[in-house]
Amino acid sequence: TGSTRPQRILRAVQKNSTRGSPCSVVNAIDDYCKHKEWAMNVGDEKGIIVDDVVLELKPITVLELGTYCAYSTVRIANLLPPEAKLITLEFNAESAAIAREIITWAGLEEKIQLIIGASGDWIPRLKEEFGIETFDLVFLDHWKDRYLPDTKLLEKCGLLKPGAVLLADNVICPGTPDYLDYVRNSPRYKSKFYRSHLEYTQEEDGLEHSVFLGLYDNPNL
Ligand SMILES: Cc1cc(-c2n[nH]c(CCNC(=O)c3cc(-c4ccc(F)cc4)cc(O)c3O)n2)ccn1
Ligand SMILES: [Mg+2]
Repeated sequence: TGSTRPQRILRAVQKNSTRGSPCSVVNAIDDYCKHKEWAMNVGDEKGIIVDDVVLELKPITVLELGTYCAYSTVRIANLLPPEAKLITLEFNAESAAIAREIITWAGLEEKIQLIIGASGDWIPRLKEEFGIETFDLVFLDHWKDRYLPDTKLLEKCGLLKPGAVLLADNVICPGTPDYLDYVRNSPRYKSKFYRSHLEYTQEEDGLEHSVFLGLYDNPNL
């Protein structure tokens, strides 16, 4: 039985990056996925936009939905202030195992909490089980049909405070039309689109940056 794509990515990281250097881990994954085999990391082009959002916002609590091989997990955690924490949810246990190895190799295990499971099951438990008040930044990069229901769930669970940022990958490809419609037309969000390309390709894609303004239209939520 051959190796899996995540296993090949881990091998490329261990071969072509320096332990404890998040930048070299990110570069090793990008090189592998550009020249050897495509993988669903946010990638270098959209990654620069993610970097800018993180550096501007300086979030203390970050939620990432969709870890995969921890490319964006490492990229974001590396830019966080010292006391900041990042919680990342991965559905697939095999990917999660590889992600955990890459997070450790990068030396970021203190900043990152990796949870294996479904967003819909875990979002309602985050306050209770991880002592989270609210998230300053949510990076949506999981199943594309879960972006909208999980955003509504985050609102319902009181996990967003005014000023919190939702940064959503793949809003064009594969696409999240119902989510885009919601954040662009709801009075609860100030939304803007960052045009880019699907990782390692010329296909159109982009990130949607949405600032939560509060539930003032429905205070009893
Ligand atoms: C329900 C739940 C789910 C999760 C969860 N864990 N891991 C993920 C990964 C999801 N990501 C993607 O599917 C994805 C796909 C493409 C793509 C694929 C094929 C193409 F042809 C073109 C583009 C590109 C991307 O950039 C992506 O991010 N979800 C975690 C928790 N709870
Ligand atoms: Mg993505």
